[in-house]
Amino acid sequence: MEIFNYMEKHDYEQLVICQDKTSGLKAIIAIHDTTLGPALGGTRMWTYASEEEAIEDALRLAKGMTYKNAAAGLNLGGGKTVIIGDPRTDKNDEMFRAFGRFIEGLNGRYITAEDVGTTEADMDLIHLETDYVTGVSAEFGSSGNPSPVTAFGVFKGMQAAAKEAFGTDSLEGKVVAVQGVGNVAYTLCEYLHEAGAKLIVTDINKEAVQRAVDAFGATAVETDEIYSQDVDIFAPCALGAIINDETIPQLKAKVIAGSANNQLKNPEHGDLIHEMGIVYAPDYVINSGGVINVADELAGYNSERALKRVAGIYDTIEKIFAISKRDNIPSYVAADRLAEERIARVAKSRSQFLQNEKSVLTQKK
Ligand SMILES: NC(=O)C1=CN([C@@H]2O[C@H](COP(=O)(O)OP(=O)(O)OC[C@H]3O[C@@H](n4cnc5c(N)ncnc54)[C@H](O)[C@@H]3O)[C@@H](O)[C@H]2O)C=CC1
Ligand SMILES: CC(C)CC(=O)C(=O)O
Repeated sequence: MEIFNYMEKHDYEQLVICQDKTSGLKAIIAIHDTTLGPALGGTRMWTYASEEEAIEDALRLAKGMTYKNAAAGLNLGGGKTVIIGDPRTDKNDEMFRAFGRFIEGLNGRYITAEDVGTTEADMDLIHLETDYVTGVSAEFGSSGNPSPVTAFGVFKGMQAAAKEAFGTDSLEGKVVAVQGVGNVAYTLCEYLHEAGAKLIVTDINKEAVQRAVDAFGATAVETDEIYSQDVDIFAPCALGAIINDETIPQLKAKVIAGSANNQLKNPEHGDLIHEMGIVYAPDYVINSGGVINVADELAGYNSERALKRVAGIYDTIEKIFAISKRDNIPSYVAADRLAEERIARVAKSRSQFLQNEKSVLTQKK
């Protein structure tokens, strides 16, 4: 990858490569756009096949955060970190402390939280070195692990998508295929089970599958069988790029609504599912519950206020479908338009010179 070409093409601000030999930390912090405020986005720990793949993932995820935070109405820009390594075997306390110091060195341009492969305990270690971290334990006045709130937001967004596709937002009797039953999806399955939906699940982790089978009477299928299930709704809740040339012809679902980031391999895949009449709840909108929740910490966490805002994902998804129909564009384009128009409006309204700028980190809600 030609890094500067790629950064210029997608208008990235900054890429920070962090290395600490003692702890084995190899982290990449990508900051996409800070027009709206400091970049907020989680830290993913994953076993990447190559350094290039890790950099590409950090960059793609950071851009997604710019759009997510903008569409959610947050005064925050977009960034993300990936740490190269196996979260089950390669973690140690010093790694996260060293990482915390790299974040501190950015002086508030980037704020982190959990993502795939990182936990509340990891955030607590980062918090020993910097205040620019959210999703730390409740004892620090924080909101804790964002996954359950992300799941609540996905559930609300799925209801809105069901209304668009089936004329009712009731999920009773609907069959939902859930790909990946990790932190977010397990709680999502709880909501769906309670709402009377039938679940088909898959995961590369057999224990995670068994847990969902035992708790919700879910039907388990192999990982490559999940796309072709005869279901009403497909909920991708594992990793990205799963809506692609190979999977689209297999899909029978009328709705795609799940937590995974970067679900469309390429924009053309969003066009294709639109042409097929599949109702797609744009990933970064439906999965914005976690970031809305942790962002609330920046003004002193209030769970009631945060959850009310997360429930608003239903309305945002409805609004996106309305723009999609009005302008005859796929829903992912409608979501991008919503985010880009907000960033442009805020940039214009904040363009005049000020001697001492007020920081979003010191603003009260
Ligand atoms: N945790 C959060 O609050 C948020 C998470 N997300 C996104 O939601 C997705 C899930 O996040 P978490 O639940 O936190 O992660 P997680 O790591 O707890 O769960 C992901 C699950 O997917 C499984 N998986 C991985 N590859 C798979 C494959 N090829 N087929 C089937 N299963 C596979 C894993 O074994 C794991 O159980 C990720 O894309 C994440 O970026 C987005 C917004 C917020
Ligand atoms: C705080 C996290 C849940 C934010 C993030 O990284 C995401 O939404 O993907």
